[in-house]
Amino acid sequence: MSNLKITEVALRDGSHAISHQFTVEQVTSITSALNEARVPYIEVTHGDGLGGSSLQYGLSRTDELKLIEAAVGVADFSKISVLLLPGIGTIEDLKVAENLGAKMVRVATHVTEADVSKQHIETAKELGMETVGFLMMSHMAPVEKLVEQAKLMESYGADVVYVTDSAGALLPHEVKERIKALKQELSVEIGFHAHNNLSLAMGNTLAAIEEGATRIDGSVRCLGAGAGNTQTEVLVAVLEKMGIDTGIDLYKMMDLAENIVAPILPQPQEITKNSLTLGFAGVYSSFQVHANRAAKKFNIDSRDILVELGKREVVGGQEDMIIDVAAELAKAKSLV
Ligand SMILES: C[C@H](O)CC(=O)C(=O)O
Ligand SMILES: [Mn+2]
Repeated sequence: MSNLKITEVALRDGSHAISHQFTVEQVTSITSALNEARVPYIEVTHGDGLGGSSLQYGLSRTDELKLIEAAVGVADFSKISVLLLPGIGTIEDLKVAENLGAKMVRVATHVTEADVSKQHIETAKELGMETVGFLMMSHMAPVEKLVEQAKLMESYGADVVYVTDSAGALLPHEVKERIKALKQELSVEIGFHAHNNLSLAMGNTLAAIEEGATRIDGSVRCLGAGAGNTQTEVLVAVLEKMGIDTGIDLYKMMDLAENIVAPILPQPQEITKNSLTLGFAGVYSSFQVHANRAAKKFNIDSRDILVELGKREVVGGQEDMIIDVAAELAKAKSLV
């Protein structure tokens, strides 16, 4: 088997796509199937990580701790991972998740704000968890800045640092230069998390692997924010054709995608005009659902909202700006 390890993120990133409506039954059946298919890591949390259920980010239908507990209960092979954004989730939330059986945490910050992850990474290491630094919106920083921030996470004790293409805005050569620089400058494993808004998730993922990334995210049936992530079952097939053994059972992944995940999607995970605009304008993928709602409310084109958010370089945590921008655009429209 190769040293490449896949983390399945549909039960966390996909939470954005279904407005955080996962049920215990869905999480149990999807986790069981992923475990059967021998996926090494499965991430389960609200889309915005521990503590994300709120008016700002979207209320969960089911308490995420119940979902984590359910996943842990049926995963005897796969390790359950949680996402933690300092400022949204707390160290206390992390301790509770670890106590429920979460074995890995990914501590996520904006690409220029790694310093806020220090306490969280250090605590996760003290708890004995595998700990990942997750640098979101990686397209927004030049390579040197990304390296500097990744080094901070490494110095706090992270076992892995991820280039996270939250907006699905990176082009293959940009992924390559980022992964290459991190491989040169850091000693820990490097990971890559893609979004398919520009139809580049698979290409970018392969580019990352070519440059030495060994931790890769995927979402089954593309169940992730925006147009979703690198489609896990397709990635497993492509890697198998390349002679890279992930240890994951391809047919079991295909069956899970077709029989369990597809039926719960509100609509197929496609590149729509909105998700394409996310990648084009460099906007956080989870903003799509919020921008759609705001567009309906103010009777304007959601693409205009997304493009304006991109111009203003709005980042995760500034979801309230979506309504502000929509209101401003609607006012401007009424004045012409
Ligand atoms: C909180 C975000 O949804 C994390 C993520 O998956 C990304 O930035 O992409
Ligand atoms: Mn994501």
